[in-house]
Amino acid sequence: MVTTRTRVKFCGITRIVDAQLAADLGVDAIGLVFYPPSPRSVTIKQAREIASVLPAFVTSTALFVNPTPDEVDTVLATVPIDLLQFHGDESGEFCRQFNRPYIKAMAMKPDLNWTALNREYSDARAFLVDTYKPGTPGGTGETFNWNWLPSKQQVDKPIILAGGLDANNVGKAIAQTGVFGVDVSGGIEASKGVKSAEKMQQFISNLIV
Ligand SMILES: O=C(O)c1ccccc1NCC(=O)[C@H](O)[C@H](O)COP(=O)(O)O
Repeated sequence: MVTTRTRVKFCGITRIVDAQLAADLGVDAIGLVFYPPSPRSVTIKQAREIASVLPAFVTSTALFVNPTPDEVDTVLATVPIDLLQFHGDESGEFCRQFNRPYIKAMAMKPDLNWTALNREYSDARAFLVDTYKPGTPGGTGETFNWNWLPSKQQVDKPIILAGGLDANNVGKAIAQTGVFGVDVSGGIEASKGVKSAEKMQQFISNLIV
């Protein structure tokens, strides 16, 4: 039997030291938030410094919420980015114009039309499913009902589970849902925008229950 390891992304990294520890812990991807209203938002200079210390095989992800094409192009021209993450109402056409691999975040509701979403984002490398909270596009720190996740028949691309994960619930989340990957931000923080070394380590230790 082949067992696959659950992929892990630590999102909202704002410090080099946190990126280095994430890489040392074997995290697959880190997220750099380019959304100024967020306390986790980074400047281009910060992002370049953080992304530059990542070793091979750790994916640097640039996260946007309804950006202009110029904003994305500027980041791509100046920061070593492997993957784009669109966390707003961006269309498939918008997401694919940059000719970079991208993932699309979905604010989870029980009645999403996955047939239409598969069609719209046919070339997305994964769907990241996150908690729906009006006025807060991400980083809510709240879970949603994992029974709402689409089945493999509904979506045949990887699903990355986000929203309110932490060391206490990640093992259960993986065991219950069998998702391809998990994404965490607030659950590994000491304070908004500052990761906790202890919480990051504990999160990784608790991936398997
Ligand atoms: O983290 C933010 O502040 C943020 C703001 C706006 C859009 C997205 C944002 N984060 C996206 C992520 O990928 C988070 O990891 C995901 O929403 C889960 O966050 P959390 O519930 O805090 O683990």
